[in-house]
Amino acid sequence: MLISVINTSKHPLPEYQTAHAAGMDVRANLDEPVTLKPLQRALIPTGLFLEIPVGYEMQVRPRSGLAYKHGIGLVNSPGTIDADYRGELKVLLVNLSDQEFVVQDGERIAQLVVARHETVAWQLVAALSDTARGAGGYGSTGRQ
Ligand SMILES: O=c1ccn([C@H]2C[C@H](O)[C@@H](COP(=O)(O)OP(=O)(O)OP(=O)(O)O)O2)c(=O)[nH]1
Ligand SMILES: [Mg+2]
Repeated sequence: MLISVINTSKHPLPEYQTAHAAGMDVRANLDEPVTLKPLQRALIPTGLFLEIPVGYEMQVRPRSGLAYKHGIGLVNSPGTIDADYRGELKVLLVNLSDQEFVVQDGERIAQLVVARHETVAWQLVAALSDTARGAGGYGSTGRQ
């Protein structure tokens, strides 16, 4: 699909790293590096402004390598970019490790996945259909 984008960053547009990747890696666009102390969070700019087609959303997801090696995640994982949003795409990083982490300009900090979504209209009812699960949840089927 085609997505209109304005790139005010110094960096290339988000890219798929392999032929059938679901996510495009997105880069930080920074004047200077950002240091995240343990448990600190920061809204990292990308310099990108998008126009996602109506009926689609963009999810901002963590990169597993940064998560595993450095404890870097997204506070709001997955972030949701709405089709009607015209502001700058930003990435809400959090440092869940016990070491400082420095985000460098141009670093691939997260990945973007585009997905279709439905738009719901509520139908108010007095009762719902019966199922075997019923209200069971939160481990109701056991661990193994
Ligand atoms: O990781 C994110 C999450 C959101 N956004 C932008 C796009 C999105 O369309 C808008 C609003 O996001 P969301 O609905 O998650 O935030 P909110 O706290 O509900 O704010 P609002 O009241 O503006 O909807 O912020 C980002 O740039 N990055
Ligand atoms: Mg919102």
